[in-house]
Amino acid sequence: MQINLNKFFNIKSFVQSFQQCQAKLSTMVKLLGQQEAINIDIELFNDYKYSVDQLMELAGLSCAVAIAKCYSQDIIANKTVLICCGPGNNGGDGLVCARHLKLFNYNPIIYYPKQTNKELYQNLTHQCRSMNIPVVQTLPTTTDCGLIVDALFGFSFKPPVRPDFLPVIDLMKSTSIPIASVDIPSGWDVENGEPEGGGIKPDLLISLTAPKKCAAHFKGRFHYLGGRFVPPGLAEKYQLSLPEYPGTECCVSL
Ligand SMILES: NC(=O)C1=CN([C@@H]2O[C@H](COP(=O)(O)OP(=O)(O)OC[C@H]3O[C@@H](n4cnc5c(N)ncnc54)[C@H](O)[C@@H]3O)[C@@H](O)[C@H]2O)[C@@H](O)CC1
Ligand SMILES: [K+]
Repeated sequence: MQINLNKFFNIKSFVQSFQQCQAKLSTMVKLLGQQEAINIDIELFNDYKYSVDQLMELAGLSCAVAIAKCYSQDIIANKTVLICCGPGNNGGDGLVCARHLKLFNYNPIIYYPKQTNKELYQNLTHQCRSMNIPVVQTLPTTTDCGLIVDALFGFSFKPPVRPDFLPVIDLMKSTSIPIASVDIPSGWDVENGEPEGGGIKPDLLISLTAPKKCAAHFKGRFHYLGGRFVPPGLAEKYQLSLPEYPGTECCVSL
């Protein structure tokens, strides 16, 4: 029987690349559904006894570091970074991120239209104000803005966007200023991605804890994972297959 060596080697290389693909797929980080993200949230607080403050501080810091890696000082130059904070913990991440960006010598300004009187948010806002970071409730002009940080809504978002947030969402949809979205591009369905008619198009997505299903629809240049606080037992339970964070880094490029 005459063996066609060409065919044999073609099949061999096909099988090898298929196996490499399989290996890659099996190690690909898991994309969480909305309920899974909520359940992990609950376990972190109830079973692992983390406080919101702890996780928010680590999440906000990882966002600031990922932003600094993607938009260095010379790119942003002396332009402002507009941080849009929503009413929930995603907004809290934004407040923490603003504080760290200030310490990294960026020029943040916080747009925080619906401030809550919960002590945590009051304290986070006070910390920013006491570092001379402006906290405003009317949408500022973006003439000298070099980057917009979208910390409006995270994994608890339920479409459609309520009227009082439409102006800032419309601004983000129409601007040419790069957008960095914290955890979820605001206004997107947490699982299915952009809303009908199109949504904001972030340049950078910082997924926290683990990426959500909507990340499969993300087309921006940079995707980072932050929130390096998941206990191995929890990662195992939810089969998160998180990537290795390099060294002591608090975020990792996906
Ligand atoms: N659980 C975790 O593992 C962590 C969660 N963190 C952050 O917490 C976020 C989740 O926070 P929350 O559960 O507080 O929820 P979100 O911050 O995602 O949003 C909830 C807030 O948005 C409002 N909202 C929801 N749908 C809206 C709509 N259509 N129009 C206008 N307002 C709307 C809600 O009334 C609520 O006030 C995550 O995405 C992440 O950014 C991080 O702080 C730390 C780690
Ligand atoms: K967001």
